[in-house]
Amino acid sequence: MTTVVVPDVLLDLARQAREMAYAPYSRFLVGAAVITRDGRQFTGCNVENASYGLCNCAERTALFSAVAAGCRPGDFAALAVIGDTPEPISPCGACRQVMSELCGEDMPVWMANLAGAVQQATVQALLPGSFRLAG
Ligand SMILES: O=c1ccn([C@H]2C[C@H](O)[C@@H](CO)O2)c(=O)[nH]1
Ligand SMILES: [Zn+2]
Repeated sequence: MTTVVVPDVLLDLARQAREMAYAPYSRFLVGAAVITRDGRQFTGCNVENASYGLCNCAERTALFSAVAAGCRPGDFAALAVIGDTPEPISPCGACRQVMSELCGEDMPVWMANLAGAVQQATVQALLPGSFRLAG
């Protein structure tokens, strides 16, 4: 059984997750949601820390939550992320690298802003030439 991903549903989950962001330093709230090929959904928000380098993005929170629940590379169908940016939010390099390892290269990433602008790109398009260990 393969789930048909409705971006609106995934974006709504990301929008709700954004409300949970812990961002006392940047005050920039981000939400993300991932759905697996068999329909499981996981959400994430950014989690900041006074030691700024420890801040974790919403995208990685969602993906790591899925991994903690047993998901593995090949399981993911789509990811959505939303922030209050002028254009659809663009994931940082660290999140692109994590997506590259955990998600298929053709997996769609839906990027949105609160105003309703939405863009879609594949993982491969977001990070061509990602780092991989041999093999
Ligand atoms: O795609 C993005 C971009 C930024 N952030 C977070 C990191 C930090 O907490 C705050 C400002 O960069 O937003 C995300 O969660 N996802
Ligand atoms: Zn990031």
